[in-house]
Amino acid sequence: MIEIKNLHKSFKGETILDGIDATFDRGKTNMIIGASGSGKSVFLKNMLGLFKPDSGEIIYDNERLSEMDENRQKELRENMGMLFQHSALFDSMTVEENVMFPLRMFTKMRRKERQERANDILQRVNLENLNKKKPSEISGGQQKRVALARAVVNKPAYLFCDEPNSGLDPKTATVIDNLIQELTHEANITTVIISHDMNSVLEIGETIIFLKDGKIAWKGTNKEIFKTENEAVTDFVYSSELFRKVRIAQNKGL
Ligand SMILES: Nc1ncnc2c1ncn2[C@@H]1O[C@H](COP(=O)(O)OP(=O)(O)OP(=O)(O)O)[C@@H](O)[C@H]1O
Repeated sequence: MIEIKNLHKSFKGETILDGIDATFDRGKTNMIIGASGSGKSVFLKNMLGLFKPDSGEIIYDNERLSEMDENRQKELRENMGMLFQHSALFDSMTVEENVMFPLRMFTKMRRKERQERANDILQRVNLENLNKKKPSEISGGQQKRVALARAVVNKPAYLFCDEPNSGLDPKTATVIDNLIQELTHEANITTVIISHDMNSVLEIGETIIFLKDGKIAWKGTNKEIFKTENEAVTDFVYSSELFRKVRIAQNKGL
């Protein structure tokens, strides 16, 4: 579990995060949504320790980030998996070597053991036949699955995903979403996902926080988001043509 208490962050007098309180649950896909520029990435960077908050606390399973010494922060980072917008795979390495990389960096596992673990997780994301390919030889959706395999190969307690679906077609995006959710449940990971994608929010938004003007304007679940009358949320949700049609149909009782 990750708890955020009264988090503030400004840049040159411009307030970006203005007293954020949130809890990201273990074993759940927790989503942060909000318009472009609402501070989602700044929030994530504070959680990752890349930005120092002006005030407030970030608490990883009862341990305050601000009180961790350098060694402890390093241990924490080794316990984090990350999946970013661009898969950021190493082009010169095979799929298998990419997935083995965190094990080489952070564990004392022998090569054979690393290879077995990498192939187990590649099988889990249905890519076992591509282990000897280079990233340039596989599709964008497959690259994303490799990046996800690499993010969880080390069995992290925390998984951070920043726009994991960007650039993917809706069907492939759903495959990635479902895999993130399944792995989160199976390994009881505290997963935090930044997303713009309403399909993802609907699919895997087990908890959702909506950021606006530096504050949390709404909190809830994917079951609740369509029922809220909160105008900021409905503006955001129904900015998509498809979801606007859903709302019109709902209002007509169809
Ligand atoms: N290092 C920085 N220095 C100064 N201002 C910053 C810095 N990083 C972000 N900001 C500002 O913080 C605000 C929020 O940016 P942020 O990237 O968190 O938005 P976002 O919600 O992630 O947007 P998007 O969905 O477009 O990625 C923006 O106004 C941005 O200019």
